[in-house]
Amino acid sequence: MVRQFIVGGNWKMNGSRGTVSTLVKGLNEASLDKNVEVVVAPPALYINSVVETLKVGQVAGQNIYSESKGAFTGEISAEMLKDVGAQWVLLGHSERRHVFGEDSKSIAKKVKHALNTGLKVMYCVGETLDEREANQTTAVVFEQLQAVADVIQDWSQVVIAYEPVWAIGTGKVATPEQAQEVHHAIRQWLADKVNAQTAEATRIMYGGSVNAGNCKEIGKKADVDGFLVGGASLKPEFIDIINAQL
Ligand SMILES: O=C(CO)COP(=O)(O)O
Repeated sequence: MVRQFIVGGNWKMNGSRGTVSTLVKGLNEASLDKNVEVVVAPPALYINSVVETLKVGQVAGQNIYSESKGAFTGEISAEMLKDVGAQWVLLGHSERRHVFGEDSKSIAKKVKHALNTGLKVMYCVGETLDEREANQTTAVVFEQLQAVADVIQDWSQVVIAYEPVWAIGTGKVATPEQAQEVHHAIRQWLADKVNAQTAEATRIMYGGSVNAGNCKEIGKKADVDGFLVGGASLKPEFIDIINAQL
């Protein structure tokens, strides 16, 4: 089975109307690898304008709440993302887990709600440095995956993003071997806990200090099916990362 390579740009809480329009223009005018699926995740306020102007990719929200509507001040729903034309949502990002205290159970509830609403999900998992040094990497990642497996059966609209927390925004990228080792373990976990077909078909992206210089080597690994890019997705080098397979 050939898994289509996917590159996501998580813009986090960055940008303005001006920089967002510059980023979209840069992508629209670039020569991009046609075999790569491109998804950008702008801050919620800019999703609408990116949906209307981006011609070369799809758009993701960076978060949702797990209810459709109601008295949840400050939140946005999966239904609202769909309504403005987003097709994806990022869930379980380490900044949501660690800065905003989201736990796997509440995130899993969001995953289920997003899928039921018809959004595709980039589900982020990853260990902290302390957890890695304590040899807890797979235990942590498997717990994060199990929370989702407890509430969904169909993984066909889910992409997993392995983002070691120690590599996010630090410039300390995982080696291709470190990424491959965890990606392979995730695929094996899918085979054991879900089924062989899901393990074969599910794309696993790597995220954490990906840039134009390191993406080629990481992208060559057998179980690396894409990248989720933070800082570098705000720069012209995002185009080189999309084109890493050429
Ligand atoms: O968090 C990330 C993508 O979701 C990765 O961020 P950086 O690429 O800035 O390390």
